[in-house]
Amino acid sequence: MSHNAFITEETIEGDGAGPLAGRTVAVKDNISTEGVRTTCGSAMLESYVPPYDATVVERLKQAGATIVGKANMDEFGMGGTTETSAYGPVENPVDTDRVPGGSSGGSAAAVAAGDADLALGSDTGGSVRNPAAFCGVVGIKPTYGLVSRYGLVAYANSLEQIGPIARTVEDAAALLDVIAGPDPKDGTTRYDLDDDGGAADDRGAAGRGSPTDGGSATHPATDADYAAAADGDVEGTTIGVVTDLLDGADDRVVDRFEAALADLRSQGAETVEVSLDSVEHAVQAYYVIAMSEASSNLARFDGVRYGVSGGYEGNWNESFAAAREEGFGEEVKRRILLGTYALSAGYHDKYYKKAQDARAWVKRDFDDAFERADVLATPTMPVVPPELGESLSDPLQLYLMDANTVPVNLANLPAISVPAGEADGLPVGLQLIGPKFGEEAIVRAASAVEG
Ligand SMILES: NC(=O)C[C@H](N)C(=O)O
Repeated sequence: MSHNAFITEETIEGDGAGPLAGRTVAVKDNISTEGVRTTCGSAMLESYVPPYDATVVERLKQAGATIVGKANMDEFGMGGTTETSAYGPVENPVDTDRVPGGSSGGSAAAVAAGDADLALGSDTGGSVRNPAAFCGVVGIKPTYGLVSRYGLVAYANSLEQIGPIARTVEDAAALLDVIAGPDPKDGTTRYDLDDDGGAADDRGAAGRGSPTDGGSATHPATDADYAAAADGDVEGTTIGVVTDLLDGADDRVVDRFEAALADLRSQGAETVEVSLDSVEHAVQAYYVIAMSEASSNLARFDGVRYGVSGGYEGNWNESFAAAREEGFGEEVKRRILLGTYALSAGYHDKYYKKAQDARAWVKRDFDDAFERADVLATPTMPVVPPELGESLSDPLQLYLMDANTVPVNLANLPAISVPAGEADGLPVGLQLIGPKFGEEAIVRAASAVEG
């Protein structure tokens, strides 16, 4: 094991037979594993051992996979380079002087280095796709509600999904086949959600892959076969090129992106230009919403219910403050403070409500774009992987790196990052975005990029 990709290297054996028998999986350290330490990359949870498995972990075990360790990550998922981990930064296996991306940097690095066949990450604003792009592997952010989050330590619930990372599109899709499907323990998976967030009435039969009875018969994963969709057939597919997200990107990245599109056209796809006016507000809206949700979620780490103890001197406020001062890193503290501010009386309308309005606009823009295209394309990241240590001093610069990935989370859509060659020896990722529950379409198009 190398590159500091793992926080804990304990092996968890699966049930033997099954679609993932003989395959090794790295699991991001914010996904609960019964009896195996789950730190979220934080000193706060250094000795936390969950008493239960996340549903995705149960499904991995049932599918016969062997979990080879808990993967390093930005603390609580907050970062894009895996340098905010309390357990030290991860090196990019392609160039060990560079970051692997984040926040699921350990997951992507483990797969890129061959330390695991497959990995699970979580993607709140790009955390699966960003490290997949930077490490030259494949990552999928599923549609909100496709995959159970039971046992995922929450950062920003309205945005995040657990997603697969692998060296090929077919492998990533096969892992999605195993983890997707309704889960009675996660209400957000038990539906065909209508646009207002209401649940469908039909909650009868057990869904495919569900470890327990229950779940919606109409859940989109029930009839899907994501691995079979990796057939490379893009003939007749209309790909919308999101022109707004090319301005400001590194020229070398844009070159690789355009070469990948030309290749797709040569295979029978058509490309059209689409413009999403709202995306220039997406990073701001994402960070207001993500930090607001984080400030509420992370309130539970107070040294009493969870986390390092703040001692028993003074009143309970002082004790909580001492625990949080000691247990959280700088980036996490920054986000709790900003999120609390954005939600506070007098500022709520100015920041949080405005961000929600921008989010609704982003959703509408995507709806319009999918009237004209089957899938949308952008570079996954506007830049090549920075050098280790280069980005930490400037959080705003780091947030701007998420420009192409966060709109997808704001709109709760699926997207995949697939390798699209290299710029000066560094991996470049192509992002393909699908309509809600359009995972098969993006898997199909991405498999054509692999050639
Ligand atoms: N968690 C993520 O998806 C990464 C994003 N850069 C964030 O810090 O929120």
